[in-house]
Amino acid sequence: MTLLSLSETETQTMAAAAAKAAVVLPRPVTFVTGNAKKLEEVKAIIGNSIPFKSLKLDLPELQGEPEDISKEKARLAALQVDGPVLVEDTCLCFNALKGLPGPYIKWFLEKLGHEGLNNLLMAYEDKSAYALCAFSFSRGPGAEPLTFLGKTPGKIVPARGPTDFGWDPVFQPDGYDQTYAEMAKEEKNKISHRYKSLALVKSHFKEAGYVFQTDDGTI
Ligand SMILES: O=c1nc[nH]c2c1ncn2[C@H]1C[C@H](O)[C@@H](COP(=O)(O)OP(=O)(O)OP(=O)(O)O)O1
Ligand SMILES: [Mg+2]
Repeated sequence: MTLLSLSETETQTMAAAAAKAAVVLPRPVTFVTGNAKKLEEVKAIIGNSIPFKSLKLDLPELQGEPEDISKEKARLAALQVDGPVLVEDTCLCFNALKGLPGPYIKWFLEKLGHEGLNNLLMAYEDKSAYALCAFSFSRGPGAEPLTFLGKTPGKIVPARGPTDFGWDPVFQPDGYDQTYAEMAKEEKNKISHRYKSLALVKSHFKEAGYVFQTDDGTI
């Protein structure tokens, strides 16, 4: 038997190689979001490092902790897509309000606007806040999603800059004189909550060595 004649080191090397063997997934990864601006940033940040396509779908969102909301979105998305998916949930957390609005920022922003978000902090001296992005990756229906958190600290200020992306005009990251909205896109994408979360996603993909079959079955 060939195997018996292998040295211990050789056997260990083979075991390590097997453990590192590429995981073949049945489809390309799909990034599911209903938000075109998110997609724009994700495309710019990921570049060619992870091959993905996108699907515009506004998934229902559970209430609770950001990580759990993100994981549940990934479970639902994997069922809908019937393949590997990436999703993300973004929170804006005010420290004086113990992390609220957090995952509910979408509805607070929609109802109260930028001025209303500032007014929420009127009674507090502490205007500090953080942007939190929770990406989740599921390998497919039934697979437990993995979650990657990225956080950027800053403060809430009266709106400045273009108003084309959510709460960007009222969030000024620490160490900058500009709000997210005033910064050049490339600048925001170097320091943002989304960038930090995606950096972890990218390293996970690198380490896992996933290989995705294309829709016609080739790798
Ligand atoms: O970098 C950002 N800069 C400014 N505003 C942002 C950012 N990222 C998300 N946002 C807004 C969109 C939504 O009002 C809320 C997050 O809610 P969130 O559920 O994660 O986003 P969404 O419903 O628009 O898209 P999705 O279909 O991926 O859930 O904060
Ligand atoms: Mg949403």
